[in-house]
Amino acid sequence: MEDHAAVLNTIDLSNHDIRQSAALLKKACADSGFFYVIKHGISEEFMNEVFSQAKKFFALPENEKMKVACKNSPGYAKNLYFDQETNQRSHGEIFRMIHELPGSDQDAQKPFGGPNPWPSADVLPAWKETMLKYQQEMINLGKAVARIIAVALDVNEDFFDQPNLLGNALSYYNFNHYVQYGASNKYTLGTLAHSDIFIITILATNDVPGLQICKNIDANPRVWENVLPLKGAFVINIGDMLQWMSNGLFRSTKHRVLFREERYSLACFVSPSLEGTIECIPSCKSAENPPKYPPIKCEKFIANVYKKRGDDQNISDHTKL
Ligand SMILES: O=C(O)CCC(=O)C(=O)O
Ligand SMILES: [Fe+2]
Repeated sequence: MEDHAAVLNTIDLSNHDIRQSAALLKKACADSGFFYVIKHGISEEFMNEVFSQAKKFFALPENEKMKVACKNSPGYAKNLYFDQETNQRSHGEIFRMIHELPGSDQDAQKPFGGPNPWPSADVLPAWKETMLKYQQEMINLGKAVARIIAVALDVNEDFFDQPNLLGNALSYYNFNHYVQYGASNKYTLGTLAHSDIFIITILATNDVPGLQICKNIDANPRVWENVLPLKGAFVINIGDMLQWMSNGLFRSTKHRVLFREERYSLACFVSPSLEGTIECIPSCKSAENPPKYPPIKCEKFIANVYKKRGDDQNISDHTKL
């Protein structure tokens, strides 16, 4: 692993001076698209419980995990990604979840509404309750960060709270367990280089390094910088949708995970409602700076990405658009 650590701004969510936070966030998003958030109100005790549940799940016998297996989403899968460029398969296993709406919700049967294949309560009694609570915490945190983003982009603080944006936010989760399978092959990839699709990603890890970002993917050679874990903080990164909406001002930066030692991470992808339109925010365009990307329905935006990745053949009914 290269030794260079990325220097990232830290946003203190308990700071009442939102303009100060917005200035820090704006600089971070224009530079690397990655920053830390601290004092977010989610307790260390609860995060320990979330990771303890994850460890219990991944430690289950193979046949138990295979009961909730899904080649795509949601559910369990292993060694999921194959990199054509380097001929490498990623090392690890993953459990993917959708933000589950109550069965009575009119959108519960729609794509990204749920339900998830939950591990059996006999085997992991606290799993579902912990994960549903985590989903709620993430939506709240995502909306709090979106208020600072709105100020940074010179629109009203509640801009993203519109019903077609995060007012009816969706969220989607990757629980990653990076672990070596087969012959020892040091420094291989845990997650291939990619950008995230949605508005923001909120990442929690078990304090083991591995995540790297590349600010200029076209550079030769590419420079990968380590995003080091910061105790008690979440790492937040900008997704493709916000790059689109901010007219390229905020960057959806390519990142990857190097596999060095066993590691757990939990990524939450915060998305607008499928009905929403991903379009240039009014304050991000002018006569000199016209929109670089056309308006597109959120649903179509996601479908296009899946199609480009070749995932559309394999997406399960739950996330099929
Ligand atoms: O494990 C990590 O640090 C990052 C995972 C990630 O990038 C993802 O799940 O999209
Ligand atoms: Fe990612």
